[in-house]
Amino acid sequence: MTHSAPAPDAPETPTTYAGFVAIVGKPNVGKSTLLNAFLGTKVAPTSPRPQTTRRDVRGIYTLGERQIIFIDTPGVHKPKDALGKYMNHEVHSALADVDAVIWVVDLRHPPTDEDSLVAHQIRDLPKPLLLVGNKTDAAKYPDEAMRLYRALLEGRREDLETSETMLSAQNNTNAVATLREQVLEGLPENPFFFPQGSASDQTREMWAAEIVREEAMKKLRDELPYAVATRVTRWTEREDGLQRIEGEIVVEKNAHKGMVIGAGGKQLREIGQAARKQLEVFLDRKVYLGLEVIVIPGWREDEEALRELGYE
Ligand SMILES: Nc1nc2c(ncn2[C@@H]2O[C@H](COP(=O)(O)OP(=O)(O)OP(=O)(O)O)[C@@H](O)[C@H]2O)c(=O)[nH]1
Repeated sequence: MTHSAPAPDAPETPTTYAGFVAIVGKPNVGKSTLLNAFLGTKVAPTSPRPQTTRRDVRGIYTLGERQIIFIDTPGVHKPKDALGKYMNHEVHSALADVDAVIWVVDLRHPPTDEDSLVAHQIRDLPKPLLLVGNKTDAAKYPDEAMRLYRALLEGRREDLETSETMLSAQNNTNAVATLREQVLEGLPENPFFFPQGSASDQTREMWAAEIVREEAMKKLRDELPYAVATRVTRWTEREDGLQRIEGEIVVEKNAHKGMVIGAGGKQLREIGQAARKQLEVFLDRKVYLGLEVIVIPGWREDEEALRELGYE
């Protein structure tokens, strides 16, 4: 038997560290804002409306030998329909496989039942847990609120790693960077899961459709934002760089169609313009965005339609 010694000048493979970190919390606390702040770019939709995030979005941050895959989850809430159930399931499955959990709470208000629901899901997980008190910029009694949120974790085993911080995901770049640093330090030894340059695991079509949905959710009133889905059906690139994107806004009822389009098409035009502006900023290219409103009756309760719209 012969032994071949490694060539003396073979380059040493550096040790890498990588892991998955779930960002959880009830709707509207600022999870997607925090994810975008961690990455310094926009991968997840945000809006003043609760339940903007519907599927798990992965945001990838790589620095030197370390890679974090953040999983932004839909807000945990009491589900009203099949879409709601799907959203809660997304949270549950995200938690099963992660290396650490970031729990975001809104310090402007004391905890509600929905926060207790989240706390209940994560309290006994044998993984490092970071409690992030968000929106300090707008909170009147941040310390008191933080104490109440902390109390929801009472009973968590002492030997499990738990830490906390208060910040504003929207305005506090330094605090966000410090938190990211802390997550980087805690990563387990692993090969990278994604190529170094990638920021997200979404296709560009999914990403653009989410931006259209974000703008639609901001503009529409009452229950309508929740009855809307979006998808990109065609994306072509012209030789001069113009991105031609065609998409659909899907509603549940004929009556909703007119409400999305608005008088003389005004509302649809505004949604399209706002989405196009965002797309142009993030793509750094000129964008043509064509939107059509279509009806898929009762899509939120229709498993097949949900799958077709990418909620699977
Ligand atoms: N004042 C203030 N507002 C914030 C801060 N972070 C987020 N927000 C706002 O809170 C709202 C909700 O933010 P999102 O990031 O969409 O919240 P989310 O938790 O991902 O929401 P869901 O998708 O419903 O789960 C938006 O209007 C944000 O601009 C903050 O630090 N300060």
